[in-house]
Amino acid sequence: MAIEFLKLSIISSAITALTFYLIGLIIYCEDIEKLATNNSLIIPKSTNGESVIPYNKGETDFPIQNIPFGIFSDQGTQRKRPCTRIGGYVIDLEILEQNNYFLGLCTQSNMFAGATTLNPFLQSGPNCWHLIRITLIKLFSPQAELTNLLRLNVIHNFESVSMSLPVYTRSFTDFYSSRYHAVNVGTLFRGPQNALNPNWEEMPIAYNGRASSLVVSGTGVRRPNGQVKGTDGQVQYKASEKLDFEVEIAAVIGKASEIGMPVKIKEAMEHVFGFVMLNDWSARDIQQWEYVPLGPFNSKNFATTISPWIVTIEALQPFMVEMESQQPVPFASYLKQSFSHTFDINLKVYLKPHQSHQPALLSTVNYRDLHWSLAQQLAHLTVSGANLEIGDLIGSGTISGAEQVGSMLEMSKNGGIAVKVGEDVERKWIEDGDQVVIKGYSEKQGLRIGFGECSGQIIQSLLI
Ligand SMILES: O=C(O)/C=C/C(=O)CC(=O)CC(=O)O
Ligand SMILES: [Ca+2]
Ligand SMILES: [Mg+2]
Repeated sequence: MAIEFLKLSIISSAITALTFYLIGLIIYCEDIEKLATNNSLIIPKSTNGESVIPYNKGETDFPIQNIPFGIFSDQGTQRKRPCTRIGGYVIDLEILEQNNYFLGLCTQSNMFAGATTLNPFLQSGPNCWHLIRITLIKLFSPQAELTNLLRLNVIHNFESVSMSLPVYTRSFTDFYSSRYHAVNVGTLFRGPQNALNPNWEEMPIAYNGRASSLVVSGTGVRRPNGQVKGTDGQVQYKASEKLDFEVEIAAVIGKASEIGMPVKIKEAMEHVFGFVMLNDWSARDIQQWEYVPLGPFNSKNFATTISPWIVTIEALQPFMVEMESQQPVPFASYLKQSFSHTFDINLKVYLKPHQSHQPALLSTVNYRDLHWSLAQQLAHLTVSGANLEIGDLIGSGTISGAEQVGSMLEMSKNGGIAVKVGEDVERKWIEDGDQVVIKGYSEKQGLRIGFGECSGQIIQSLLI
């Protein structure tokens, strides 16, 4: 009797448990559907076999091998926080951290929660950068289960978020390291005899830019006003009539150096976290009048646009290439390198004219064509004892090649000739309402690691 009763109660408990489980499952599934619909996030099943998140392999800039870092805010909370991206989806790193997905990986436990820039993450050091990247690659592997991540609201459609500056930058230095660009600009400004100053081949020349006017891709750029010397020799105060772009890559410093302690060339790359694209907007008429003797000032301090995603040095490893031997070999020992490498990064600049807004390709250049390496730039910047700080931006300088160039100044020969922009439009300089878009990517054997876009549209001057 007692045994019969025991059997019955076990069966009834099992049935109750099963019922609760099934009810729970139904609620749970509904919940996920609700969550997914609330976010209008319906993630199609992946077919690329590389990641649970779908994308077209070889077409997207953001395959799972990329894992770039940025700062986003969603429409709902509008709160800035760190993220990565796979295909067309942005992944919230704050929520992942708060739900212990990164537990024990880094010495710091709080790098993303409450952070409005990536500086605290960079502070955690190269070992941590690597482990976070590897963890994210595993988390979104083809075998991964998205259910929990959807419940946690970790994934957002890129189209539904806005991006901000990825780092807080106290120092922005811009180099002048493309021989093609320096010769072209020097010839246009000073004539062929004085194109390259004698110091150019001895050290990587640079100017210190204005960090406070760094803006993220998509921000409007107001046409600057300033002093200009006309062809009649008269100096005027007016809106720049020679507004230009410069196609560049900028290194993001991830490891600081000590003031008074130059960074050795061999160790220089250890200070670099990754790269963004950079457009060093330039007002050539203001530049030509102001730059002797102290270099660019108002002509380049009004806005500098950077792309929102920092592509890490680690993701760019497959695209590392040896630099051509440097001629002449620099005299200064601190600039000598036994092995010098750079990265094969294609950069394409498009103009969307205000008349049509149709993108027209103006030029294709490559980061590898620079004369001075990034390690040499950093060794030179710090040779005086100047220090590097986390978040500093080091612009490569305008990237021009033997055939194609990275500025309108060079394309139009300082406004001497009209440049074709698509079928029906011509430009000598950038007009109000024009949008300049730089796209960048490395590509090899079906693997494409890209940077996305670096764009800005010109707003009319306040003087008009
Ligand atoms: O004076 C010159 O020859 C030109 C200087 C620059 O344009 C400065 C600059 O931004 C360098 C660069 O982007 O390569
Ligand atoms: Ca520049
Ligand atoms: Mg600038």
